[in-house]
Amino acid sequence: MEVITSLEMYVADRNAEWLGVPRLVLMENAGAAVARNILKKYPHASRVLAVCGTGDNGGDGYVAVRHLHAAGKEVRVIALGEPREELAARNYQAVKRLWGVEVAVAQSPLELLALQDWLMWADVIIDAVLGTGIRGALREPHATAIELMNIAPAPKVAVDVPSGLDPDTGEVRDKAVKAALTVTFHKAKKGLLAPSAARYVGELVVEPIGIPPEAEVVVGPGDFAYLNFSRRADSKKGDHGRVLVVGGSLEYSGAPVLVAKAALRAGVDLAVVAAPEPAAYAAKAMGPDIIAVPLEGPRLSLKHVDRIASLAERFDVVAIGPGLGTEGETPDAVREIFRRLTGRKPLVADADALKALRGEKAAGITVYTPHAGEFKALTGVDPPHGLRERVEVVRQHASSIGAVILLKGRYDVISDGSRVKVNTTGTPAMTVGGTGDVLTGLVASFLTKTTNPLEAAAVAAFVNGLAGEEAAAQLGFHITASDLLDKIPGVIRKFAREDVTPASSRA
Ligand SMILES: NC(=O)C1=CN([C@@H]2O[C@H](COP(=O)(O)OP(=O)(O)OC[C@H]3O[C@@H](n4cnc5c(N)ncnc54)[C@H](OP(=O)(O)O)[C@@H]3O)[C@@H](O)[C@H]2O)[C@@H](O)CC1
Ligand SMILES: Nc1ncnc2c1ncn2[C@@H]1O[C@H](COP(=O)(O)OP(=O)(O)O)[C@@H](O)[C@H]1O
Ligand SMILES: [K+]
Repeated sequence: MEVITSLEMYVADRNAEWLGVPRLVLMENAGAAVARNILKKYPHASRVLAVCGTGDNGGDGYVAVRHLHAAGKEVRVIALGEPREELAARNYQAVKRLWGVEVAVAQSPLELLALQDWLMWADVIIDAVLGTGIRGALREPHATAIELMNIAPAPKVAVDVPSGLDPDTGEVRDKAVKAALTVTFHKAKKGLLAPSAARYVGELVVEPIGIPPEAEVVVGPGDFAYLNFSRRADSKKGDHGRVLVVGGSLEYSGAPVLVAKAALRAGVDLAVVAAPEPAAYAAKAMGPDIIAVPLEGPRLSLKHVDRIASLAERFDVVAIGPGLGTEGETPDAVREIFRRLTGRKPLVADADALKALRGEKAAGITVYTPHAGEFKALTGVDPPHGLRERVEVVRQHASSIGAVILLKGRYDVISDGSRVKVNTTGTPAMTVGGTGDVLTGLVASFLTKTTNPLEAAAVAAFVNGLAGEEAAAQLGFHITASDLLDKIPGVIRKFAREDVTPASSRA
């Protein structure tokens, strides 16, 4: 039986919506599935009581109430408070307007105790109190609600997860509903299959609710849940990331600057460019935000390796490649730097660095960002045109190299060797030079926001594509890579939670 974690479920749910499947439809399908299973398992039950929490789990409960009422059952509802989430609230309001359904609100243990006769009245009790959104120790009146449901003789039908059970581990921290039947959605939550959970789960039924398989592969708003953009009130410089960019040469000075500027715009505290002198001085001339460390000579060479390796110690992420060129000792220097850092320092390798890394094994947090040509140089394989085949090829090479590979193109394919994500944002306007450098800066920045490099790369591709779309909405096929930079903050803020947490929360 396929399993899913509550976080993966949250992501699939939000990304299904990104694909065009409204979350209200998912909730309707979920609640209807609960009703259908109750009618099937308890055909003679005529009195149904639903106990609904204030989240979407409660929302599913309200949908089930509507369907069972429509099927001629006598239905009552105990609401543990007014739902806050829009979807649950809409279904709560719909149920309250049904004069044939009695609704009582109980926000305290006392009010629940006054409703004990309702629990005794029921032939079946729907447990729609807590699902995958359970956090921490049980609060009231949820704890009492679980207690009273367990005391009542009627069989309990749990919505998605028996309330009180940890959906990912199956642990019961305080108490949980002992259900006769659990109707879970889309895929079994991992915790439901834990041996210790059996006495709470009862019979397990997995019901599809209309989430397309692409929702677990496409990159969308849900993936931002893997990144932390919040900041403590007492933050200090460097807390939110230091990125070192090793790039540039006599010919190319813009590429490393685009990487650094993108990283800053995405939300790191410091972005430093270590580049051969001509590129370093050009970088300094480009503006006050970029710090440039000049490396003697016209291009990266072996004599710079020690300096860069020690410089890298002071950074969280190193991005290497943009604008380096492939002349002279540069490839040897790239290989030497890579071997010293991979597995010890989160790395993004892009552009000319990739040509030097063919045959190298990666370790730890390492992300490669090739376009098709660089992928061939890196692996010797021309990426196939079909998306399915491309996914398989990227997954295989990511696995054999031991790195996350983000293969850029109309659809970006990202894999860490086991999981795969496909990014569908972007526009043909982005074939202009430098958009890959902006992407590298985004990957480097997001590696300071999560420990999951696959998700850092996936969200970077998503943001880069949307920034390109926004720039092209104004300038059409006349955008430059620099036009993406100013779009980055707005795109991120559309999807990321950027809270300021009180300093006292320093646990
Ligand atoms: N694909 C999908 O994801 C789909 C999901 N669907 C359904 O949504 C469910 C997830 O919904 P969800 O995220 O709103 O969380 P949910 O389980 O309702 O709990 C949140 C509420 O509980 C409360 N609360 C939390 N911890 C508590 C505690 N310890 N003690 C006491 N209270 C506690 C919390 O209160 P707060 O912390 O906000 O004060 C909040 O009000 C999922 O299980 C499935 O049934 C379907 O619609 C189909 C599509
Ligand atoms: N035809 C396209 N449609 C949509 N997005 C594209 C297209 N071509 C490139 N992109 C996007 O532009 C960015 C840079 O890709 P690419 O041009 O291949 O890299 P580079 O700039 O390194 O050559 C990536 O985010 C990619 O998704
Ligand atoms: K539940």
